[in-house]
Amino acid sequence: MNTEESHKSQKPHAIMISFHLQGHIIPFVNLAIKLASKGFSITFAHLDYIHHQITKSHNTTAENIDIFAQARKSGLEIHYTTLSDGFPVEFNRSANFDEHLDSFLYQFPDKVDELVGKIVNSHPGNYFLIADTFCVWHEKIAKKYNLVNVSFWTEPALVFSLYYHLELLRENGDVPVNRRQVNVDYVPGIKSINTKDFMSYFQDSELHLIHKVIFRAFDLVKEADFILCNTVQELESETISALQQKQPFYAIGPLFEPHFANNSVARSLLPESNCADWLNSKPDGSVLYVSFGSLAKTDKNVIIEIAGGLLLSEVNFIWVLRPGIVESVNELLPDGFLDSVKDRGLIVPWCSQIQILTNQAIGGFLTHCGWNSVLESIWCGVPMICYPLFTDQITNRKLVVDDWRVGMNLCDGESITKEEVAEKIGSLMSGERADELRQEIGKVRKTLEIALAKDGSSDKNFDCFVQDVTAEILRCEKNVALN
Ligand SMILES: O=c1ccn([C@@H]2O[C@H](COP(=O)(O)OP(=O)(O)O[C@H]3O[C@H](CO)[C@@H](O)[C@H](O)[C@H]3O)[C@@H](O)[C@H]2O)c(=O)[nH]1
Repeated sequence: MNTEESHKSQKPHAIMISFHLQGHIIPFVNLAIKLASKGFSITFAHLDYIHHQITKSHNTTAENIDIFAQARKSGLEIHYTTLSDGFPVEFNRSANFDEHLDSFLYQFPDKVDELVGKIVNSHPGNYFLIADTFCVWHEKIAKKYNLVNVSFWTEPALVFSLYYHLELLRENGDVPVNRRQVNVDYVPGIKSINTKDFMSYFQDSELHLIHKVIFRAFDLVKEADFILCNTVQELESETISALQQKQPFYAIGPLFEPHFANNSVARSLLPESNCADWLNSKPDGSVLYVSFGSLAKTDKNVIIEIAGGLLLSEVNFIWVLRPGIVESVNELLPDGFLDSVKDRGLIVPWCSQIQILTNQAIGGFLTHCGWNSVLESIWCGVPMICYPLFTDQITNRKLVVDDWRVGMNLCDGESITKEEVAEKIGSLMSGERADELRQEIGKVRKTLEIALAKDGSSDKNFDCFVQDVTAEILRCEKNVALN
Protein backbone atom coordinates (compact mmCIF):
# COMPACT_ATOMS: atom_id res chain seq x y z
CA MET A 1 0.00 0.00 0.00
CA ASN A 2 1.43 3.44 -0.89
CA THR A 3 1.20 6.38 1.52
CA GLU A 4 -1.91 7.82 -0.09
CA GLU A 5 -3.75 4.50 0.03
CA SER A 6 -2.68 3.89 3.60
CA HIS A 7 -4.02 7.32 4.66
CA LYS A 8 -7.26 6.76 2.78
CA SER A 9 -7.85 3.56 4.70
CA GLN A 10 -7.42 5.30 8.06
CA LYS A 11 -10.26 7.00 9.87
CA PRO A 12 -10.05 10.76 10.27
CA HIS A 13 -8.58 11.53 13.69
CA ALA A 14 -9.78 14.69 15.45
CA ILE A 15 -7.48 16.37 17.95
CA MET A 16 -9.87 18.24 20.23
CA ILE A 17 -8.40 20.66 22.77
CA SER A 18 -11.11 21.65 25.20
CA PHE A 19 -11.80 25.23 26.29
CA HIS A 20 -11.86 25.72 30.06
CA LEU A 21 -15.44 26.89 30.69
CA GLN A 22 -18.31 24.63 31.77
CA GLY A 23 -20.72 25.94 29.13
CA HIS A 24 -18.15 25.05 26.46
CA ILE A 25 -16.97 21.74 27.91
CA ILE A 26 -20.45 20.15 27.88
CA PRO A 27 -21.18 20.59 24.15
CA PHE A 28 -17.53 19.90 23.24
CA VAL A 29 -17.61 16.52 24.99
CA ASN A 30 -20.93 15.80 23.26
CA LEU A 31 -19.35 16.70 19.93
CA ALA A 32 -16.47 14.29 20.59
CA ILE A 33 -18.91 11.47 21.31
CA LYS A 34 -20.96 12.25 18.24
CA LEU A 35 -17.93 12.31 15.95
CA ALA A 36 -16.61 9.09 17.43
CA SER A 37 -19.98 7.46 16.87
CA LYS A 38 -19.63 8.37 13.18
CA GLY A 39 -16.42 6.32 13.11
CA PHE A 40 -13.83 9.04 13.71
CA SER A 41 -10.90 8.55 16.08
CA ILE A 42 -10.58 11.27 18.68
CA THR A 43 -7.83 12.51 20.95
CA PHE A 44 -9.52 14.72 23.51
CA ALA A 45 -7.46 16.98 25.79
CA HIS A 46 -8.60 18.81 28.90
CA LEU A 47 -6.46 21.28 30.79
CA ASP A 48 -4.85 19.71 33.86
CA TYR A 49 -6.79 21.86 36.31
CA ILE A 50 -10.10 21.15 34.57
CA HIS A 51 -9.33 17.44 34.72
CA HIS A 52 -8.54 17.86 38.42
CA GLN A 53 -11.82 19.70 39.04
CA ILE A 54 -13.86 17.11 37.17
CA THR A 55 -12.32 14.20 39.05
CA LYS A 56 -12.77 16.03 42.38
CA SER A 57 -16.41 16.82 41.68
CA HIS A 58 -17.08 13.21 40.75
CA ASN A 59 -15.73 12.11 44.06
CA THR A 60 -12.75 10.22 42.87
CA THR A 61 -9.22 10.72 44.05
CA ALA A 62 -7.71 8.81 41.17
CA GLU A 63 -5.84 11.49 39.27
CA ASN A 64 -5.28 9.25 36.29
CA ILE A 65 -8.98 8.57 35.75
CA ASP A 66 -9.89 8.57 32.09
CA ILE A 67 -13.22 10.33 31.62
CA PHE A 68 -13.82 8.55 28.32
CA ALA A 69 -13.17 5.02 29.62
CA GLN A 70 -16.89 4.14 29.59
CA ALA A 71 -17.36 5.60 26.13
CA ARG A 72 -14.41 3.54 24.91
CA LYS A 73 -15.92 0.40 26.42
CA SER A 74 -18.97 1.03 24.28
CA GLY A 75 -16.74 0.88 21.19
CA LEU A 76 -15.94 4.55 20.61
CA GLU A 77 -12.32 5.36 19.84
CA ILE A 78 -11.64 8.30 22.10
CA HIS A 79 -8.20 8.75 23.62
CA TYR A 80 -7.91 11.11 26.54
CA THR A 81 -5.03 13.29 27.61
CA THR A 82 -4.40 16.49 29.55
CA LEU A 83 -2.16 19.51 29.15
CA SER A 84 -1.02 22.30 31.39
CA ASP A 85 -2.07 25.92 30.93
CA GLY A 86 1.21 26.95 32.52
CA PHE A 87 -0.13 27.47 36.04
CA PRO A 88 -0.26 25.03 38.96
CA VAL A 89 -3.55 23.18 39.35
CA GLU A 90 -4.41 25.08 42.54
CA PHE A 91 -3.74 28.56 41.05
CA ASN A 92 -6.82 30.77 41.48
CA ARG A 93 -7.58 31.67 37.90
CA SER A 94 -10.70 33.75 38.45
CA ALA A 95 -8.97 35.88 41.11
CA ASN A 96 -6.09 36.40 38.66
CA PHE A 97 -8.25 36.72 35.59
CA ASP A 98 -6.04 39.02 33.52
CA GLU A 99 -2.84 37.10 34.27
CA HIS A 100 -4.60 33.90 33.24
CA LEU A 101 -6.02 35.47 30.09
CA ASP A 102 -2.67 36.98 29.14
CA SER A 103 -1.04 33.58 29.40
CA PHE A 104 -3.91 32.03 27.43
CA LEU A 105 -3.18 34.50 24.68
CA TYR A 106 0.63 34.42 24.62
CA GLN A 107 2.02 31.32 26.38
CA PHE A 108 -0.64 28.66 26.12
CA PRO A 109 -0.36 28.29 22.31
CA ASP A 110 3.17 26.82 22.82
CA LYS A 111 1.75 24.15 25.12
CA VAL A 112 -0.86 23.25 22.51
CA ASP A 113 1.83 23.21 19.83
CA GLU A 114 3.89 20.77 21.91
CA LEU A 115 0.92 18.44 22.46
CA VAL A 116 -0.26 18.50 18.85
CA GLY A 117 3.31 17.90 17.64
CA LYS A 118 3.62 14.91 19.98
CA ILE A 119 0.33 13.42 18.75
CA VAL A 120 0.91 13.84 15.02
CA ASN A 121 4.50 12.63 15.23
CA SER A 122 3.69 9.57 17.33
CA HIS A 123 1.64 7.69 14.70
CA PRO A 124 0.89 8.53 11.10
CA GLY A 125 -2.79 9.38 10.71
CA ASN A 126 -5.45 11.53 9.12
CA TYR A 127 -5.34 14.16 11.83
CA PHE A 128 -7.35 17.36 11.97
CA LEU A 129 -7.92 19.97 14.63
CA ILE A 130 -11.13 21.05 16.37
CA ALA A 131 -11.06 23.90 18.84
CA ASP A 132 -13.47 26.36 20.38
CA THR A 133 -13.88 29.53 18.32
CA PHE A 134 -12.65 31.56 21.32
CA CYS A 135 -9.24 29.88 21.15
CA VAL A 136 -6.69 32.06 19.47
CA TRP A 137 -4.10 29.48 18.50
CA HIS A 138 -5.69 26.96 16.16
CA GLU A 139 -5.03 28.71 12.88
CA LYS A 140 -1.25 28.88 13.52
CA ILE A 141 -1.00 25.32 14.75
CA ALA A 142 -3.17 23.94 11.96
CA LYS A 143 -0.87 25.63 9.46
CA LYS A 144 2.30 24.39 11.13
CA TYR A 145 1.17 20.76 11.08
CA ASN A 146 -0.84 20.99 7.87
CA LEU A 147 -4.08 20.10 9.64
CA VAL A 148 -7.62 20.88 8.57
CA ASN A 149 -8.84 23.52 11.02
CA VAL A 150 -12.36 23.24 12.47
CA SER A 151 -13.80 25.94 14.67
CA PHE A 152 -16.57 25.04 17.12
CA TRP A 153 -19.04 27.77 18.13
CA THR A 154 -21.11 27.21 21.28
CA GLU A 155 -23.48 30.17 20.95
CA PRO A 156 -26.22 31.03 18.44
CA ALA A 157 -25.42 31.87 14.81
CA LEU A 158 -26.84 35.35 15.45
CA VAL A 159 -24.09 36.06 17.98
CA PHE A 160 -21.46 34.56 15.69
CA SER A 161 -22.62 36.79 12.85
CA LEU A 162 -22.50 39.94 14.97
CA TYR A 163 -18.90 39.26 16.06
CA TYR A 164 -18.05 38.27 12.51
CA HIS A 165 -19.26 41.62 11.23
CA LEU A 166 -17.56 43.69 13.92
CA GLU A 167 -15.70 45.86 11.42
CA LEU A 168 -18.91 46.68 9.56
CA LEU A 169 -20.63 47.59 12.82
CA ARG A 170 -17.69 49.76 13.82
CA GLU A 171 -17.65 51.54 10.47
CA ASN A 172 -21.32 52.39 10.98
CA GLY A 173 -20.60 53.70 14.47
CA ASP A 174 -22.83 51.09 16.15
CA VAL A 175 -20.03 49.37 18.11
CA PRO A 176 -19.26 50.25 20.81
CA VAL A 177 -22.93 50.83 21.52
CA ASN A 178 -23.58 54.37 22.61
CA ARG A 179 -26.52 55.62 24.60
CA ARG A 180 -28.59 56.06 21.47
CA GLN A 181 -30.35 52.78 20.74
CA VAL A 182 -30.79 52.07 17.06
CA ASN A 183 -32.04 49.24 14.90
CA VAL A 184 -29.32 47.75 12.77
CA ASP A 185 -30.51 46.25 9.49
CA TYR A 186 -27.39 46.07 7.33
CA VAL A 187 -25.68 42.93 8.69
CA PRO A 188 -26.07 40.17 6.09
CA GLY A 189 -28.66 37.63 7.25
CA ILE A 190 -29.89 39.67 10.22
CA LYS A 191 -33.14 41.41 9.40
CA SER A 192 -33.04 43.84 12.27
CA ILE A 193 -31.54 43.98 15.72
CA ASN A 194 -31.54 46.79 18.22
CA THR A 195 -28.11 47.74 19.56
CA LYS A 196 -29.45 47.18 23.11
CA ASP A 197 -29.54 43.48 22.23
CA PHE A 198 -25.87 43.34 21.27
CA MET A 199 -23.56 41.18 23.36
CA SER A 200 -22.10 42.92 26.41
CA TYR A 201 -18.65 43.06 24.78
CA PHE A 202 -20.10 45.38 22.12
CA GLN A 203 -21.70 47.56 24.79
CA ASP A 204 -18.42 48.32 26.61
CA SER A 205 -16.71 51.52 25.54
CA GLU A 206 -13.50 50.63 27.36
CA LEU A 207 -11.67 47.65 25.91
CA HIS A 208 -9.97 45.08 28.13
CA LEU A 209 -7.91 41.99 27.41
CA ILE A 210 -11.07 39.88 27.13
CA HIS A 211 -12.26 42.04 24.22
CA LYS A 212 -8.88 41.60 22.58
CA VAL A 213 -9.16 37.81 22.86
CA ILE A 214 -12.68 37.69 21.45
CA PHE A 215 -12.07 40.13 18.62
CA ARG A 216 -8.81 38.36 17.69
CA ALA A 217 -10.66 35.02 17.72
CA PHE A 218 -13.06 36.43 15.15
CA ASP A 219 -10.22 37.60 12.90
CA LEU A 220 -8.81 34.10 13.06
CA VAL A 221 -12.08 32.24 12.52
CA LYS A 222 -12.06 33.65 9.00
CA GLU A 223 -9.13 31.31 8.32
CA ALA A 224 -10.98 28.21 9.58
CA ASP A 225 -11.73 25.48 7.04
CA PHE A 226 -15.05 24.59 8.69
CA ILE A 227 -17.26 26.10 11.36
CA LEU A 228 -19.59 23.97 13.47
CA CYS A 229 -22.35 25.74 15.36
CA ASN A 230 -24.45 24.38 18.20
CA THR A 231 -27.70 25.68 16.75
CA VAL A 232 -30.53 24.55 14.50
CA GLN A 233 -30.82 25.59 10.87
CA GLU A 234 -34.59 26.24 10.97
CA LEU A 235 -34.29 28.51 14.00
CA GLU A 236 -31.72 30.82 12.41
CA SER A 237 -31.99 30.05 8.73
CA GLU A 238 -31.32 33.49 7.24
CA THR A 239 -28.36 34.20 9.47
CA ILE A 240 -26.89 30.79 8.72
CA SER A 241 -27.43 31.09 4.95
CA ALA A 242 -25.63 34.45 4.94
CA LEU A 243 -22.69 32.98 6.88
CA GLN A 244 -22.56 30.05 4.48
CA GLN A 245 -21.89 32.53 1.68
CA LYS A 246 -18.60 33.30 3.44
CA GLN A 247 -17.42 30.00 4.89
CA PRO A 248 -18.49 26.38 5.29
CA PHE A 249 -20.82 26.71 8.30
CA TYR A 250 -22.81 23.77 9.70
CA ALA A 251 -25.71 24.01 12.16
CA ILE A 252 -25.46 20.70 14.01
CA GLY A 253 -27.24 21.35 17.29
CA PRO A 254 -28.45 20.94 19.80
CA LEU A 255 -25.53 18.79 20.88
CA PHE A 256 -26.90 16.86 23.82
CA GLU A 257 -25.56 13.82 25.52
CA PRO A 258 -27.04 10.89 23.56
CA HIS A 259 -30.58 10.45 24.95
CA PHE A 260 -29.32 12.04 28.14
CA ALA A 261 -27.92 8.65 29.03
CA ASN A 262 -26.66 8.29 32.54
CA ASN A 263 -23.65 10.58 32.76
CA SER A 264 -21.23 8.18 31.14
CA VAL A 265 -18.65 10.91 30.52
CA ALA A 266 -17.96 13.15 33.49
CA ARG A 267 -18.37 16.78 32.48
CA SER A 268 -19.31 18.65 35.60
CA LEU A 269 -16.78 20.93 37.30
CA LEU A 270 -18.76 21.01 40.54
CA PRO A 271 -20.32 18.19 42.58
CA GLU A 272 -24.00 17.75 41.72
CA SER A 273 -26.63 17.73 44.48
CA ASN A 274 -29.30 15.12 44.02
CA CYS A 275 -32.71 16.79 43.82
CA ALA A 276 -34.68 13.82 42.47
CA ASP A 277 -36.48 12.75 45.66
CA TRP A 278 -37.45 16.31 46.51
CA LEU A 279 -38.70 16.95 42.96
CA ASN A 280 -40.59 13.67 42.81
CA SER A 281 -42.57 14.73 45.87
CA LYS A 282 -43.92 17.83 44.08
CA PRO A 283 -46.92 18.02 41.71
CA ASP A 284 -46.32 18.15 37.95
CA GLY A 285 -45.43 21.58 36.60
CA SER A 286 -45.37 23.17 40.05
CA VAL A 287 -41.63 23.87 40.49
CA LEU A 288 -39.66 26.84 39.19
CA TYR A 289 -36.00 26.12 38.46
CA VAL A 290 -33.67 29.09 38.99
CA SER A 291 -30.08 29.10 37.74
CA PHE A 292 -27.59 31.52 36.27
CA GLY A 293 -25.16 28.98 34.83
CA SER A 294 -21.53 28.44 35.65
CA LEU A 295 -19.92 31.80 35.04
CA ALA A 296 -22.08 34.86 35.54
CA LYS A 297 -21.69 37.05 38.58
CA THR A 298 -24.28 39.42 39.96
CA ASP A 299 -24.91 41.78 42.90
CA LYS A 300 -26.20 40.86 46.28
CA ASN A 301 -29.15 43.17 45.62
CA VAL A 302 -30.28 40.99 42.70
CA ILE A 303 -30.17 37.90 44.89
CA ILE A 304 -32.18 39.68 47.60
CA GLU A 305 -34.88 40.77 45.15
CA ILE A 306 -35.11 37.31 43.60
CA ALA A 307 -35.37 35.79 47.08
CA GLY A 308 -38.10 38.31 47.91
CA GLY A 309 -39.92 37.50 44.67
CA LEU A 310 -39.75 33.77 45.34
CA LEU A 311 -41.14 34.37 48.81
CA LEU A 312 -44.05 36.47 47.53
CA SER A 313 -44.79 34.13 44.62
CA GLU A 314 -45.50 31.18 46.91
CA VAL A 315 -44.34 28.70 44.22
CA ASN A 316 -42.12 25.67 44.74
CA PHE A 317 -38.58 26.24 43.54
CA ILE A 318 -35.07 24.84 43.15
CA TRP A 319 -32.48 27.56 43.17
CA VAL A 320 -28.88 26.93 42.14
CA LEU A 321 -26.85 29.39 44.16
CA ARG A 322 -23.41 28.64 42.84
CA PRO A 323 -20.48 29.59 45.10
CA GLY A 324 -18.99 32.78 43.70
CA ILE A 325 -22.16 34.08 42.03
CA VAL A 326 -21.74 37.16 44.18
CA GLU A 327 -18.17 38.13 44.96
CA SER A 328 -16.92 38.35 48.56
CA VAL A 329 -20.27 37.91 50.25
CA ASN A 330 -20.79 35.33 52.97
CA GLU A 331 -24.44 35.78 53.85
CA LEU A 332 -26.30 36.02 50.59
CA LEU A 333 -29.89 35.39 51.54
CA PRO A 334 -32.12 37.65 53.63
CA ASP A 335 -32.60 36.75 57.31
CA GLY A 336 -35.31 34.17 57.84
CA PHE A 337 -35.62 33.34 54.13
CA LEU A 338 -34.57 29.71 54.43
CA ASP A 339 -37.04 29.09 57.26
CA SER A 340 -39.90 30.73 55.41
CA VAL A 341 -39.45 28.59 52.30
CA LYS A 342 -38.31 25.34 53.88
CA ASP A 343 -41.32 23.32 52.68
CA ARG A 344 -41.30 24.55 49.12
CA GLY A 345 -37.78 25.67 48.27
CA LEU A 346 -34.56 23.77 47.71
CA ILE A 347 -31.30 25.68 47.43
CA VAL A 348 -28.28 23.85 46.04
CA PRO A 349 -24.79 24.93 44.94
CA TRP A 350 -24.95 22.89 41.69
CA CYS A 351 -26.99 20.03 40.24
CA SER A 352 -27.49 18.05 37.07
CA GLN A 353 -29.53 20.67 35.24
CA ILE A 354 -30.70 18.30 32.58
CA GLN A 355 -32.04 15.88 35.18
CA ILE A 356 -33.93 18.73 36.79
CA LEU A 357 -35.38 20.07 33.54
CA THR A 358 -36.56 16.66 32.39
CA ASN A 359 -38.47 16.08 35.65
CA GLN A 360 -42.25 16.45 35.28
CA ALA A 361 -42.41 18.63 38.38
CA ILE A 362 -40.63 21.51 36.62
CA GLY A 363 -42.94 24.18 35.22
CA GLY A 364 -40.61 27.09 34.49
CA PHE A 365 -36.98 28.20 34.35
CA LEU A 366 -35.66 31.54 35.58
CA THR A 367 -32.46 31.68 33.53
CA HIS A 368 -29.53 33.90 32.64
CA CYS A 369 -29.99 32.75 28.99
CA GLY A 370 -26.71 30.87 28.62
CA TRP A 371 -27.04 29.18 25.25
CA ASN A 372 -26.93 25.64 26.64
CA SER A 373 -29.63 26.49 29.16
CA VAL A 374 -31.82 27.93 26.41
CA LEU A 375 -31.45 24.82 24.25
CA GLU A 376 -31.99 22.47 27.19
CA SER A 377 -35.06 24.36 28.36
CA ILE A 378 -36.62 24.28 24.89
CA TRP A 379 -35.79 20.61 24.56
CA CYS A 380 -37.61 19.92 27.82
CA GLY A 381 -40.54 22.18 26.89
CA VAL A 382 -39.96 24.47 29.89
CA PRO A 383 -40.81 28.17 29.30
CA MET A 384 -38.33 30.73 30.58
CA ILE A 385 -38.12 33.97 32.50
CA CYS A 386 -35.01 35.72 31.23
CA TYR A 387 -32.50 37.63 33.27
CA PRO A 388 -29.41 37.91 31.05
CA LEU A 389 -26.27 39.10 32.80
CA PHE A 390 -23.50 39.45 30.23
CA THR A 391 -21.85 38.25 26.99
CA ASP A 392 -24.18 36.49 24.49
CA GLN A 393 -26.93 36.12 27.12
CA ILE A 394 -28.21 39.58 26.22
CA THR A 395 -28.58 38.63 22.55
CA ASN A 396 -29.95 35.17 23.38
CA ARG A 397 -32.75 36.84 25.32
CA LYS A 398 -33.91 38.50 22.10
CA LEU A 399 -34.21 35.10 20.44
CA VAL A 400 -36.08 33.57 23.38
CA VAL A 401 -38.47 36.42 24.16
CA ASP A 402 -38.88 38.51 21.00
CA ASP A 403 -38.32 36.04 18.17
CA TRP A 404 -39.44 32.63 19.38
CA ARG A 405 -41.79 33.83 22.16
CA VAL A 406 -40.91 31.00 24.50
CA GLY A 407 -40.02 33.18 27.44
CA MET A 408 -40.62 36.54 29.09
CA ASN A 409 -38.36 39.23 30.53
CA LEU A 410 -37.83 39.30 34.27
CA CYS A 411 -37.60 43.09 34.33
CA ASP A 412 -39.43 45.48 32.08
CA GLY A 413 -37.68 48.48 33.62
CA GLU A 414 -34.07 49.14 34.53
CA SER A 415 -33.99 47.57 37.95
CA ILE A 416 -35.21 44.41 39.54
CA THR A 417 -37.88 44.44 42.27
CA LYS A 418 -39.28 41.55 44.27
CA GLU A 419 -42.84 42.53 43.33
CA GLU A 420 -42.06 42.27 39.62
CA VAL A 421 -40.16 39.01 40.16
CA ALA A 422 -43.20 37.55 41.94
CA GLU A 423 -45.58 38.80 39.25
CA LYS A 424 -43.48 37.31 36.44
CA ILE A 425 -43.11 34.00 38.24
CA GLY A 426 -46.89 33.91 38.75
CA SER A 427 -47.64 34.44 35.09
CA LEU A 428 -44.97 31.96 33.96
CA MET A 429 -46.26 29.16 36.15
CA SER A 430 -50.01 29.38 35.48
CA GLY A 431 -52.71 31.26 33.62
CA GLU A 432 -53.24 32.43 30.06
CA ARG A 433 -49.69 33.70 29.43
CA ALA A 434 -48.28 30.44 30.75
CA ASP A 435 -50.48 28.45 28.36
CA GLU A 436 -49.37 30.57 25.41
CA LEU A 437 -45.71 30.13 26.25
CA ARG A 438 -46.15 26.40 26.67
CA GLN A 439 -47.81 26.17 23.30
CA GLU A 440 -45.04 28.14 21.59
CA ILE A 441 -42.25 26.22 23.26
CA GLY A 442 -43.92 22.99 22.15
CA LYS A 443 -43.60 24.17 18.55
CA VAL A 444 -39.95 25.16 18.88
CA ARG A 445 -39.23 21.91 20.65
CA LYS A 446 -40.72 20.06 17.71
CA THR A 447 -38.34 21.94 15.40
CA LEU A 448 -35.41 20.72 17.49
CA GLU A 449 -36.74 17.20 17.53
CA ILE A 450 -37.18 17.10 13.75
CA ALA A 451 -33.72 18.62 13.19
CA LEU A 452 -32.08 15.92 15.29
CA ALA A 453 -34.07 13.00 13.87
CA LYS A 454 -32.83 10.96 10.92
CA ASP A 455 -32.66 13.19 7.83
CA GLY A 456 -33.48 16.26 9.88
CA SER A 457 -31.34 19.35 9.22
CA SER A 458 -28.85 18.84 12.07
CA ASP A 459 -28.51 15.16 11.25
CA LYS A 460 -27.90 15.90 7.58
CA ASN A 461 -25.59 18.83 8.30
CA PHE A 462 -23.52 16.66 10.60
CA ASP A 463 -23.19 13.94 7.96
CA CYS A 464 -22.35 16.56 5.39
CA PHE A 465 -19.59 17.90 7.65
CA VAL A 466 -18.25 14.37 8.16
CA GLN A 467 -18.04 13.91 4.39
CA ASP A 468 -16.59 17.33 3.69
CA VAL A 469 -13.95 17.21 6.39
CA THR A 470 -12.89 13.71 5.30
CA ALA A 471 -12.52 14.88 1.71
CA GLU A 472 -10.57 17.95 2.80
CA ILE A 473 -8.18 15.88 4.95
CA LEU A 474 -7.44 13.63 1.99
CA ARG A 475 -6.97 16.64 -0.28
CA CYS A 476 -4.45 18.16 2.16
CA GLU A 477 -2.58 14.85 2.46
CA LYS A 478 -2.41 14.59 -1.30
CA ASN A 479 -1.01 18.10 -1.62
CA VAL A 480 1.71 17.27 0.89
CA ALA A 481 2.54 14.06 -0.97
CA LEU A 482 2.79 15.94 -4.27
CA ASN A 483 5.05 18.66 -2.89
O1 LIG B 1 -26.46 23.65 38.36
C1 LIG B 1 -26.20 23.56 37.16
C2 LIG B 1 -26.14 24.66 36.30
C3 LIG B 1 -25.81 24.45 34.98
N1 LIG B 1 -25.53 23.20 34.53
C4 LIG B 1 -25.16 22.97 33.12
O2 LIG B 1 -24.12 23.85 32.78
C5 LIG B 1 -24.29 24.35 31.47
C6 LIG B 1 -24.31 25.84 31.56
O3 LIG B 1 -24.24 26.37 30.27
P1 LIG B 1 -24.99 27.72 29.88
O4 LIG B 1 -26.40 27.64 30.20
O5 LIG B 1 -24.68 27.99 28.45
O6 LIG B 1 -24.39 28.82 30.82
P2 LIG B 1 -22.87 29.24 31.22
O7 LIG B 1 -22.28 28.25 32.08
O8 LIG B 1 -23.01 30.60 31.75
O9 LIG B 1 -22.14 29.25 29.79
C7 LIG B 1 -21.19 30.11 29.17
O10 LIG B 1 -21.06 29.53 27.87
C8 LIG B 1 -22.25 29.55 27.06
C9 LIG B 1 -21.92 28.86 25.76
O11 LIG B 1 -20.90 29.54 25.12
C10 LIG B 1 -22.73 30.97 26.86
O12 LIG B 1 -23.93 30.98 26.12
C11 LIG B 1 -22.94 31.63 28.23
O13 LIG B 1 -23.35 32.97 28.07
C12 LIG B 1 -21.63 31.57 29.00
O14 LIG B 1 -21.76 32.19 30.26
C13 LIG B 1 -25.61 23.77 30.95
O15 LIG B 1 -25.35 22.70 30.07
C14 LIG B 1 -26.31 23.27 32.20
O16 LIG B 1 -27.07 22.11 31.98
C15 LIG B 1 -25.60 22.13 35.35
O17 LIG B 1 -25.42 20.98 34.95
N2 LIG B 1 -25.94 22.34 36.65
